[in-house]
Amino acid sequence: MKPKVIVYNRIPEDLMEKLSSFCDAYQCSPESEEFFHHLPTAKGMIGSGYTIDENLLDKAPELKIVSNVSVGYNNLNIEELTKRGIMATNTPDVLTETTADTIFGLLLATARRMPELDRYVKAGKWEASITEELFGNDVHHKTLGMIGMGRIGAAVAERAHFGFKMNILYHNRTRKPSMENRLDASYVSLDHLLQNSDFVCVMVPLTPETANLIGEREFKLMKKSAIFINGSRGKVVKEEDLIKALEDKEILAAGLDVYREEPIDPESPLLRMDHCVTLPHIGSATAETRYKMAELAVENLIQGLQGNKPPSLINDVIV
Ligand SMILES: NC(=O)C1=CN([C@@H]2O[C@H](COP(=O)(O)OP(=O)(O)OC[C@H]3O[C@@H](n4cnc5c(N)ncnc54)[C@H](O)[C@@H]3O)[C@@H](O)[C@H]2O)C=CC1
Ligand SMILES: O=C(O)C(=O)CO
Repeated sequence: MKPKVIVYNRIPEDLMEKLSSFCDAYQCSPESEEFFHHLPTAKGMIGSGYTIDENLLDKAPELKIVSNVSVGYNNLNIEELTKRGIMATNTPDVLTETTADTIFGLLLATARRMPELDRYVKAGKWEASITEELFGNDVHHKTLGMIGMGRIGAAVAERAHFGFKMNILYHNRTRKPSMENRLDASYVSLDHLLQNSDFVCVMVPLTPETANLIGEREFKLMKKSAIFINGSRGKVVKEEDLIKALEDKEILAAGLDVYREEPIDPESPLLRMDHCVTLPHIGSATAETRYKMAELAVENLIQGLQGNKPPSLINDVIV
């Protein structure tokens, strides 16, 4: 008998077919009755974003593997999965370059006020050459402070160094001598980075250590001309403090791809600020990259269900 798998986000048709040749795959949303009907007998789950916690796992006693279609896995309770002998996998690497493109694009758009000026043109306000009050800020030759010099952080820093001749400061759990050599990057304390960067970019995973990492104290340490970019997870930043820092002009502007609650509350003050560029969590959202993520997630799931080590296993569990 083929193992039962719950597919709780849409995956491309051909990958669904591949999955179906190994498993009995049921596409159903976590809000549906069908999802909870299949949960007690499911051996595998594949999807993204949905919280897999103790409560859900209690309803899935047969589960062997959870295949997350994202690199970030803060939605998974890894400790609980490991305790129960359930494999957890994610999709690193295949989205690194695309996400770095998005985050560097967000940085440029924020510095050069592109969304605001796009609205200005479309509103028919462009009647003469724009003047000082609408000027942006240079990016080239400025200092980028990267918090989290992992795969994506490094790819953003590469764009900054090679493409824009930026000076790179970074703060990370461990030093990265290769980045220091290749990008002439300097490893500094968090406070030094905050005080000396023109652009502060956050690319750490959301963990108990990084939750609320950036708040009032950190915004106050930044330059008044600093541009803050968050491409990691919303909960790394105290959003109320970010709103206050933007309102009080503690920093110049922010570019955000992620929020504490997603989708963001339409009433959020961030949505009324021209000096805050807001994207709908699109770091990896190109057709090619989303396909590669789904492909890797399917491969992880199939390998795990066949008793092999999945290519991107997160926890130390093999069944
Ligand atoms: N906006 C989007 O659409 C996307 C967001 N992401 C987010 O980006 C995160 C990073 O992804 P990758 O670069 O692939 O992960 P990675 O694991 O390669 O890099 C994370 C880096 O953060 C560092 N780090 C962890 N805790 C830290 C701490 N407390 N202080 C300083 N540094 C710390 C690690 O040492 C590592 O170098 C993901 O976990 C995810 O949350 C990832 C992809 C797309
Ligand atoms: O992969 C991730 O962690 C994302 O945020 C979406 O690609």
